[in-house]
Amino acid sequence: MIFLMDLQMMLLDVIYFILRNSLRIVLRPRTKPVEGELVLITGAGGGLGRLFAQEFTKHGAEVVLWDINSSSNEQTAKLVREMGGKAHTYTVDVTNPEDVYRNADLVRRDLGRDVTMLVNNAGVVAGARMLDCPDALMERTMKVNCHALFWTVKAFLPQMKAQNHGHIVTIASVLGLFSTACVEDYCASKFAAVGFHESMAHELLAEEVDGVKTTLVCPYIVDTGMFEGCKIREEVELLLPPLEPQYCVEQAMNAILIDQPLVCIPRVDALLYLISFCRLLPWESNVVTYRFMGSDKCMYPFIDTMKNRVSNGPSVTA
Ligand SMILES: NC(=O)C1=CN([C@@H]2O[C@H](COP(=O)(O)OP(=O)(O)OC[C@H]3O[C@@H](n4cnc5c(N)ncnc54)[C@H](OP(=O)(O)O)[C@@H]3O)[C@@H](O)[C@H]2O)C=CC1
Ligand SMILES: CC1=C(/C=C/C(C)=C/C=C/C(C)=C/C=O)C(C)(C)CCC1
Repeated sequence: MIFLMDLQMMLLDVIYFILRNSLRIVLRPRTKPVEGELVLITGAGGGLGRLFAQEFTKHGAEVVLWDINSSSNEQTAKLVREMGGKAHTYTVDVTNPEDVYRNADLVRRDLGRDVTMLVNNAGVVAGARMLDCPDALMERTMKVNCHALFWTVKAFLPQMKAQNHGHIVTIASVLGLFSTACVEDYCASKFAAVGFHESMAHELLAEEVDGVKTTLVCPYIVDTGMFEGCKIREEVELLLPPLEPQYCVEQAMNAILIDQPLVCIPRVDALLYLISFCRLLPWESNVVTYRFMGSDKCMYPFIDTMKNRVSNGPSVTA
């Protein structure tokens, strides 16, 4: 009897959340204020990380910037300070747990308060065919895109839980929800990041830690240079062009500020249903769809771009 009542309640809840989320597309919920929050962003010296720092500053938050590259990180801090914001820089290799824990303690000591929002944004891709790719480069992708999430969450989640206040954001990718050819290291790491994030979110909910929110961000190609050259069929690209970095970060911010658990960018909710539906189709059906859309070989020109970058050396990036 209790089982049937629970089942009925669960079905009603499922319907309620489907309706609520559909309505949210039209009626935007109120955003939460982040003024006064201490937001730590990893990979803050790069494309999206820098824009997140600026966007959180616009909303009145104080930012802690972590990057392996101190000069690009300082550049981000300078931009934040020019906006009138407060930025604190730390040179951290997020793949190294000791470095992460030591710097987490340093942040706490220097600023005298706990980080309340963590944006795990640092990411890399090997950019070479798996069979040509040095092992260390593939391993690095797993360490930056996945293992680093373990260390940063272990460093900052305990205080968030203790205060029942905080937010953990994971910048994953659509390539953590579906895959394509020639980015095996990247897909493996982003699928792992999605799995890690979702398991952590379930754990918080199971423990009824309702004050610590989570947002999983899954963007499509963003024009930051990370995937330069990646190209799908021209006709499909007209409908689905690479995202402007600023647009991507604004969409992610909207989701964070309304405590949305998952956002795909562009915000085509139909894409999520399509992905789930494709998983039910025979593998061969997906293969022919990929071929039609030009997404089977979309990474070939990207791999060529990366090859040229390596062979031309610094003159390309200079
Ligand atoms: N660009 C795209 O098409 C998409 C990107 N994403 C994800 O968005 C996130 C940001 O990407 P994007 O801004 O494009 O990339 P960028 O390469 O522009 O920025 C990544 C930043 O992370 C830093 N970083 C790399 N390794 C480490 C490390 N070990 N410790 C600390 N910092 C590190 C990089 O430093 P350095 O420059 O010195 O290496 C760089 O500043 C990534 O997680 C990426 O996977 C998701 C979907 C699409
Ligand atoms: C595979 C595939 C597509 C192409 C996806 C691409 C090209 C994604 C690139 C993502 C990147 C570069 C993410 C970085 O994190 C389509 C056209 C959506 C159709 C469905 C199958």
